[in-house]
Amino acid sequence: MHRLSIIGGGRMGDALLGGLLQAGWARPDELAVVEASAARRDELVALRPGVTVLDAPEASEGVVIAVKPGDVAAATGAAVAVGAQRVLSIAAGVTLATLEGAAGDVPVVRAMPNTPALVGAGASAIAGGSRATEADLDWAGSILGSVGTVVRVTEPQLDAVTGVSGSGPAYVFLVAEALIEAGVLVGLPRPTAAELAVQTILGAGRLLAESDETAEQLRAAVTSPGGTTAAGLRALEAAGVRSAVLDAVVAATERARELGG
Ligand SMILES: NC(=O)C1=CN([C@@H]2O[C@H](COP(=O)(O)OP(=O)(O)OC[C@H]3O[C@@H](n4cnc5c(N)ncnc54)[C@H](O)[C@@H]3O)[C@@H](O)[C@H]2O)C=CC1
Ligand SMILES: O=C(O)[C@@H]1CCC=N1
Repeated sequence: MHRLSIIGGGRMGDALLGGLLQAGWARPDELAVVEASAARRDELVALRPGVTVLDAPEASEGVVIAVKPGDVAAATGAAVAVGAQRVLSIAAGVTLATLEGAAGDVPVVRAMPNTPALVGAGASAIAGGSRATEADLDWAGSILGSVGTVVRVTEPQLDAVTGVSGSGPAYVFLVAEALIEAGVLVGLPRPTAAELAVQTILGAGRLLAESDETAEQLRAAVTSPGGTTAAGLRALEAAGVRSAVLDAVVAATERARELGG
């Protein structure tokens, strides 16, 4: 019996596998990954020595469902049929009701992670199904905690989480693209603009995470009276960047709600 099987060894599934191994959550021989694509299975064997790579689920104490939303119910049913005792799904938009329909009496936890999990800096939220105990939520939290931070929310709040942190990396990447393009516009060589833009976003994120000051206070600290930042911020406010972010999060949240039925 495997301690944990990850069903779907794509980007998110393998990120979790890597995080679990790096955090010492489990030894490689306690983990299995079930992957439908033969080519991807070959890659996983090379990437994750000692981890069992399978084409169909085997008995496992717990499973993480990391396949595309349309494949989740079948993958959950197959894992439970061979003895999984706990299910954690990271699929966007697949409700606890759907998961519980596929899992029968087995407790399920639904999560919304994000792609910075690939570098151990993810942000995830989890919500437990009707049969999930505190121990099941702790178990799910410890898995996702190996690749970043984890918060607990109610299931309806997972749509808002999708709008803020699930989709959020894409908003930041869009800003990064624009900042690099702007650097070129004002005369920097592209590699220089890219290096400065990336480090600025990384540094601002770290400062925000590590400082006791709020985003507003940190922004004020960059803004000298009558200076360059005030001029730049005025242009951003005039272009409606603040309300565009509000609209983006509301649109993504509404779309998550629609996808979840
Ligand atoms: N990419 C993102 O930003 C986020 C993705 N998610 C969720 O994570 C899940 C996985 O997404 P990705 O890793 O990006 O997708 P992906 O396409 O990279 O990986 C899915 C993998 O599952 C395999 N697969 C499909 N059916 C299978 C089955 N029945 N048994 C075993 N393997 C099977 C596929 O061959 C593929 O390798 C999705 O449900 C997605 O909604 C959640 C939050 C953020
Ligand atoms: O765009 C999507 O639907 C998924 C959910 C969160 C991030 N990507």
